Amino acid sequence: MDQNIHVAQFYGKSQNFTQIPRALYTKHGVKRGLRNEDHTGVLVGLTRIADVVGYRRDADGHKVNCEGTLYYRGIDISDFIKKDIYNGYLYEEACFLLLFGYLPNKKELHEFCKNISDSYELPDDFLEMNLLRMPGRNLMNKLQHALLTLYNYDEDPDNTDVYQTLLKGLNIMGKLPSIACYAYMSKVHYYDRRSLIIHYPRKDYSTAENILSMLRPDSSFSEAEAHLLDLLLFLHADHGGGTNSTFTNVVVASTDTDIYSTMSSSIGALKGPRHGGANVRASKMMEQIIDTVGLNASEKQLRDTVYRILNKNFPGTDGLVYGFGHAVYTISDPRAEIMRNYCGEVAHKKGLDKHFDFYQRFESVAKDIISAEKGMDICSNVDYYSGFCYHMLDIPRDLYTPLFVVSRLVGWLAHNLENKLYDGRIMRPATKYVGDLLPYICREER
Ligand SMILES: CC(=O)SCCNC(=O)CCNC(=O)[C@H](O)C(C)(C)COP(=O)(O)OP(=O)(O)OC[C@H]1O[C@@H](n2cnc3c(N)ncnc32)[C@H](O)[C@@H]1OP(=O)(O)O
Ligand SMILES: O=C([O-])CC(=O)C(=O)O
Repeated sequence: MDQNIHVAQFYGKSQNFTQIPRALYTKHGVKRGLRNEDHTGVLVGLTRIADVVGYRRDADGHKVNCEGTLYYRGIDISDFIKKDIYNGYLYEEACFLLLFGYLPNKKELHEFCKNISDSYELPDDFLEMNLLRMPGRNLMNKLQHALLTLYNYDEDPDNTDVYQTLLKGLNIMGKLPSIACYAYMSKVHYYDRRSLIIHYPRKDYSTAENILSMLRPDSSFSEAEAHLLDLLLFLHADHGGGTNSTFTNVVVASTDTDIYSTMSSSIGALKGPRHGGANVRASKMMEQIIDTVGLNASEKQLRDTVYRILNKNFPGTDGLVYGFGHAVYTISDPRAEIMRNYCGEVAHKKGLDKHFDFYQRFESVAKDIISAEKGMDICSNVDYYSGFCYHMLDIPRDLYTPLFVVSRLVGWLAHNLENKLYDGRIMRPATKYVGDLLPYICREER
């Protein structure tokens, strides 16, 4: 007999006692998902770190959808993307800006990068004890585990002073890329019986260069590849204080717990397929679609596929078209726009023109259909093209969301510090009790 049969019965019966009718949320003015009626987010904080713009307000206060813009400390991210002046270390430059609020001069950027690269090295035995001896099936969970373990290597781990948090955060930033790459190597060595490859990080390499060098068997990569990965890390670095994993960070940090617990909570949030985990779902979905309809699919086939996904009638899908939709962006997500613009050139070099073309055609059809079906503007988001870019860089799917962590850790840190400095209260909203008040009945009388 199924050992959970009784739990199933209790669960079935419980619905009579636990149900909360949807109308009560409206009655009590509860903002489900911390969202207003017009889908905009409830204001939960102030920030000077990043601004995510997907709509404006007209003179009457009505929401007017617009092309998306993302600002890091007031600077439009697309202003950073000038191919002719690319000098590497774009991601590190953004990290400096997000953390300290101003653009570094050359010397400051150099010192900052040195500070991070001085932390590349993992503590003695960390690799052997925590990654090679304990491979994990899911790298996001493994990252959480590794971060929580780093606590034990810190002599003063519970010190939550703002400056100490900054130093601890920079130390974690330096170590995370190798932890992610080694966790992957350990996983495929143990579970897939592949050869174990461990390359040490090089201090003269940027974060992007090191990731490519640690992942490639011969450590080699081209400048164009490093540039693309640097750009991807840059684009994922922050997204304001409202995004789920950053809000999680701020909520957890507001209890004054240690930074290792805080960052690990954010990783748990980012893993979810409606958030950062969407990059894996989108990539699998696109693979399945291409396998089913082929790269030369007609527009009708693409349309039918989108409807099948929405109707939960397409293998491996659950009604959501992953890589589409956003809580703030409406007409476009600027990161998806930038990625699309960069993809073409690299796709051409890699012989993936037809795949890129398919992604663009599917994007256009999906965007139109979902928007029409849901009666609102729905665009592709950052997770739509990122998997395609990682694929072009031969980065395995297992690492797509972990690389989001590597990049976003700086955003989590910046918001964590900002809230410690300027808000500082424990986050403690309220819920309204809508059940009955009942007497306690002795067991013998039930
Ligand atoms: C890094 C990031 O986190 S970017 C987001 C990554 N996530 C994804 O790509 C997953 C797919 N997308 C989604 O699940 C959503 O669009 C989210 C979670 C990103 C945003 O959610 P919300 O802002 O709550 O969406 P919202 O409530 O405004 O959506 C309105 C309607 O459109 C639907 N919808 C939104 N996006 C999609 C989608 N991609 N596919 C199908 N339906 C969608 C919602 O289910 C909802 O339908 P309903 O009214 O029938 O219940
Ligand atoms: O802002 C959001 O809700 C999700 C997102 O795009 C991000 O975190 O990058």
